[in-house]
Amino acid sequence: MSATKPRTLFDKIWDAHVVETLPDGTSLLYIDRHLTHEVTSPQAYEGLRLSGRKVRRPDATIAVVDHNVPTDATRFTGVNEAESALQIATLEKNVKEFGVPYIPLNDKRQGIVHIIGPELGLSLPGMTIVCGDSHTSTHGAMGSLAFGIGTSEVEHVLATQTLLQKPAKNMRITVDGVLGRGVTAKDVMLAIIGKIGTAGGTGYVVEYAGEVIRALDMAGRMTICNMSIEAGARAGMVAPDDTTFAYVAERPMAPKGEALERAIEYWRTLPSDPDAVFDAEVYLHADDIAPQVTWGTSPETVVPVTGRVPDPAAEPDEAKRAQIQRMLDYMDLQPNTPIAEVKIDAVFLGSCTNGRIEDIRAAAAILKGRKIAPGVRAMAVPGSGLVKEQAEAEGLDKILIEAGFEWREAGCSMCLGMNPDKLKPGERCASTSNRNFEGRQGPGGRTHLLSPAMAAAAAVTGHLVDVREIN
Ligand SMILES: CC(C)[C@H](C(=O)O)[C@@H](O)C(=O)O
Ligand code: SF4
Repeated sequence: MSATKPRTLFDKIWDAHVVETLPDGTSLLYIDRHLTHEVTSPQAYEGLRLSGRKVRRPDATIAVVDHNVPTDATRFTGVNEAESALQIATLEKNVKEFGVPYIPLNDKRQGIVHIIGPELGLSLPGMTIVCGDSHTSTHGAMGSLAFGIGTSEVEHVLATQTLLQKPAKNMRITVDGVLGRGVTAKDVMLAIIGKIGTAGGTGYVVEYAGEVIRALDMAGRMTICNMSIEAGARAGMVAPDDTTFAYVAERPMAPKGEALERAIEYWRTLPSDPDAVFDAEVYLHADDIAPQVTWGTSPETVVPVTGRVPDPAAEPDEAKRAQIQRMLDYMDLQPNTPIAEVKIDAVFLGSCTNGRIEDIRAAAAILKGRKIAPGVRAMAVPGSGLVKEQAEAEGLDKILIEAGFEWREAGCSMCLGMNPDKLKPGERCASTSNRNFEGRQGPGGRTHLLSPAMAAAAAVTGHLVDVREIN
């Protein structure tokens, strides 16, 4: 590749990390940061053990427990569920044996791996970042190349600090304009997935650009990049800018002083060259984006909250018609029902999509001085112990508890049914998480994806509702 060819942000980070490229374009990439959790690491460590290998760069690796952990006090007194307890104990044994830095359950820095990476300053612009978890795309908001890997790849990275990767194509999704009142990053991303579909990003690394993305804070950018995988993309990223650098400057484990200045100088060279060519371009305008809600069991089944449940009869394609019908049956929804008439049983505020302090503030702004509707159970789960501490310092926990929410310890919680926080069969939940597959939040549970403000509004009214009518 000639040095003068205009390059994208993705191209630049890729080029800077290639160790070697094979004739078919597959490259061995150097990995700067390896984040690990209890679910996808046990076999990787076992593999190292069997082959007598060590972890190549423990200093570039971090381990944390998040998926299995209880979010109530039992985490401090002894985890009850045998399977969860075993997974936690296994990770603890492995990190000890291999000398990998570990954030234990009783450490206030513990939390969802995708929340704590940026929060602690482990995820930085220009880095290659991997984790055995699909939502690793979140870290691309820092202006890094971050993607999920499988367990055998986790072993490869632990052993060599490198990874074999096939080249990806470049897609740019531009969102221009100014977001309307009550419209958030989550709504933008749901609208994007609604437009391009869950396979729309397949084979691409997506760069999010435009006035709306530039105006977003880091939390909003993380929400967007987090769900890139729900659009099928390999990774999502946002070019680093002054918003990014101001965020990094406050992170405990990020470079400081002169080292930071030097790093910023380099990071300023990373944004895509103005004449870089993308293999695909998608445009959205803020004026066309209302608060969004999903109605089905795929993140692309999304409508504006002002809309209605779709009617399968209006779908000419037979296979698609059957699919819509199946989703409506699972979700127990009637065609053409206004979205705002759908009653809910539960609310989940949390996850790596929307478990940051900004998300809790957005929910608290709606919940202040209000009570959740009778019969609704609502749970707020901070993404990390530090988020929890900050929320409590701001008195947000009190607002939520007074409104009727449960205020829990950090973890993945009800985002997926891998720990005690689950929906009961048939329960309908307004959830700030990222996946609404059948049984995702517990067997038979029904999930409607939406923003934190929309979730709070649903909690107080007892049904899905346009947050713009509440505040
Ligand atoms: C358990 C883990 C491997 C999984 C993922 O890869 O995303 C989980 O985090 C999820 O959100 O479904
Ligand atoms: S919060 Fe949900 S999406 Fe995020 S890592 Fe945990 S389980 Fe996966």
